[in-house]
Amino acid sequence: MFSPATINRFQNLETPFYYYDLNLLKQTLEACRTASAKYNFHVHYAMKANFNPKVVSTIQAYGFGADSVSGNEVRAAIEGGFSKDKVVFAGVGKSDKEINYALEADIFCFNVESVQELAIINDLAKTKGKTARVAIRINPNVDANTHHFITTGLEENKFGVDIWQLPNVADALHASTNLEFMGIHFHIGSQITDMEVFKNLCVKVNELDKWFEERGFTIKVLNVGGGLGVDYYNPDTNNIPDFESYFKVFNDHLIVKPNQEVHFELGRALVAHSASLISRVLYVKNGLKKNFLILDAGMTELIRPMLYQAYHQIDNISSQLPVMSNESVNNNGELKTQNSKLMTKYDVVGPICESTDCFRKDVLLPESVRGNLIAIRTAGAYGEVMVSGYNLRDRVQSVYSEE
Ligand SMILES: Cc1ncc(COP(=O)(O)O)c(C=O)c1O
Ligand SMILES: N[C@@H](CCCC[NH3+])C(=O)O
Repeated sequence: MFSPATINRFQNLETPFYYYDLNLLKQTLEACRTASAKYNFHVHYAMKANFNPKVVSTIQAYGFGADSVSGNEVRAAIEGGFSKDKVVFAGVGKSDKEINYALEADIFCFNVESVQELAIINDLAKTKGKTARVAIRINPNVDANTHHFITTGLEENKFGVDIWQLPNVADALHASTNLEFMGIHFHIGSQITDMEVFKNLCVKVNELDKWFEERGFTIKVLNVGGGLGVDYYNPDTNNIPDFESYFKVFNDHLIVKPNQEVHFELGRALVAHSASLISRVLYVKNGLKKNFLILDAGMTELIRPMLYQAYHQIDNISSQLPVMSNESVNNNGELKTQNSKLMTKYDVVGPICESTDCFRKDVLLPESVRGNLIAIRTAGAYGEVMVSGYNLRDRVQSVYSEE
């Protein structure tokens, strides 16, 4: 819900833009910090979810580490204020240039995704006379029970080292002169709402921890990745994820030895609810079969609905403003809103030259007119970072609550 003052502020701004509620972001970060501190768990923020500089600088102030998946994300994390000894670097295709940059930056750990990569990091570290700290990302073949496009921990996925290849990893680690083995890393998928999935992950982590220890390796870090989902259907009533229950699953099911640290890499859960994409209705086009609400934002600004059939709540926020007329008060003395208008079904679409440029079909909204403001909610994760310049679109702007 946006206050009338906020909606009035939007009316004077050029659309589309991402609106960041920094207050909600801070409440979310505080909830996560408190819940994780209870078990002495270490949280890294997954930069890929949103690397907007203001968001990054807000998050780093809470003492979290950073999880990066490119050299540029490593740089953005460090420049954004994260301490380099809390920066980790994952990714199946780290280039030599990126590895060299991260070695120079002396980050905490590389999360290594193949035996081949292990050899390259060792060689590059040797050339520099350095020792690289590494954790092995293992593909545990645990079903995340989420959309198959955002599942990462099954054998059919490209991520991590398959369990059958671990003997090769152990040999490579023994033979490497310039690597320090830190531990094991997992990330099985995103937007996971079934806590049973994390329980299954813990069982696998315990088995693999034992496997390494039996072969003489000391595991200092158990990194269980991210993936905690958010409630896209209730952005007003359920906008802070249940971090307490999430961390409790790991506390209850993970066997943690003394001197071992448990690391997490949360992206979506920390930022998703804190932003909405605000756009304007350009045209209302009534067809024989359909009514189209044509917005000034499209798949170039938020691609999740088109790429993963993802649901985002869509609100006509102009309709939430009080009606300014003699009849603006109802029988109970309450202010009427324009929401009292007739409800109509629309296909909410963008201006891009692609038939898939549709946020959702048959959305029930108050009758809408040109110029109405439309909010696409829960767009703080994998929203602004996935913007594209297709159709030579203007770069979407960012607006903050604290301005
Ligand atoms: C290695 C790794 N860690 C952490 C994350 C963050 O995931 P999420 O935003 O679902 O918490 C991802 C993205 O899926 C990832 O690939
Ligand atoms: N970008 C995806 C999540 C992918 C997470 C990165 N492995 C989304 O919007 O849901």
